[in-house]
Amino acid sequence: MNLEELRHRIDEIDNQLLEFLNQRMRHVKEVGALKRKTKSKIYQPEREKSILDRLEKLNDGLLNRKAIDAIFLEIFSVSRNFELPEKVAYLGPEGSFTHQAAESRFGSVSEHFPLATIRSVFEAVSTERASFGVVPIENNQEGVVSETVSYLAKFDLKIVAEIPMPIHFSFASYAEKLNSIKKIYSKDIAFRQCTKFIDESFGQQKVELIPVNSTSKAVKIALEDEESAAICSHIAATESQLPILFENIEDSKDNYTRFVILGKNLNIEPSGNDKTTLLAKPSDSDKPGSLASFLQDFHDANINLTKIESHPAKKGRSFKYWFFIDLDGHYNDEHVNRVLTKHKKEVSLLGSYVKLC
Ligand SMILES: C=C(O[C@@H]1C=C(C(=O)O)C=C[C@H]1O)C(=O)O
Repeated sequence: MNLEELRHRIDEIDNQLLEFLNQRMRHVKEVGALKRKTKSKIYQPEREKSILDRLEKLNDGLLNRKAIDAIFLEIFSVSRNFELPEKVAYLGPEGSFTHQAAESRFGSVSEHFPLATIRSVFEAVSTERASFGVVPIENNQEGVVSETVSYLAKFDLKIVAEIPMPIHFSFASYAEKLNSIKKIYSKDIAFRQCTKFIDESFGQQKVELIPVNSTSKAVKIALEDEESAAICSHIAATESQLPILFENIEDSKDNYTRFVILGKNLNIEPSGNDKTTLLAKPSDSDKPGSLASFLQDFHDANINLTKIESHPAKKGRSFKYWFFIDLDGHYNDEHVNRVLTKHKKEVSLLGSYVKLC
């Protein structure tokens, strides 16, 4: 086939796709109407995950899982916006990794808005200014984001989903040659995580590393000055049209941040592969063995605890600690429910959601 014939075929397929997508949206609208009647929630990540898993199994063409996810997550996002326009608050600024995480899950049709602090994202969801909020909860190189854990303890919000995201840094600049770059702007943490690239590219050359509050700010400065560059997220550089000279310049390819989606409701159905997050305040925590006996109940019920971290309770002058716990399973699973019910005075359930990492 020549180019014209191939493009003709593609056009015909696109016409069919459009018709199918419109058909899908008509059903989605009906689902939306049913949900309004039964007051059930619009975003059902466990249903979306099961669609993606089914399509991956069914697939025998060129698309891989990543491509299927990219296309269908966008379709789900358009669908949800047909049911009810979605507003998503995220820890900004625009172009931050949290922004990238939010868009990766909610698609580009949802309305995303940046907020300056983790606390304000919690407030936006609590006051229903946003239907969902996205905040970072831990980085596998730097540990837990303790501010997020503190607000999970304070606000009555739930974790409805998690987004594990590899953190890649891009090197972006208008400079035509590396040796014309005199200044590099970024966050300290990004400089720390890209030392190999900086040493190898600028070892011989005098270049100033200037820390700023966010990698998006770094991009703004680099846009104004051709002798400077920014180390930033891919989304920050592309949204500002600052040319990316190098991608994935981080030292460790295993640098992951886990983000969580906050919502008001707990009612996420079990998917068969779930994680539950809890804050535990074992009573008599000063007595020897009280934590051990609390944990023993999970062991006896054959529940796998995948994380336990102590976290200051921040109550009065005491040095009391709470425990931030992740476990395999859903709160509706019989064996999990039994232990949680036994300890219901000591445990706040922060959510059960599809396990992705
Ligand atoms: C249409 C629905 O609502 C949302 C959209 C989905 C979709 O587009 O397939 C799937 C789950 C929900 O997040 C549904 O619940 O079936």
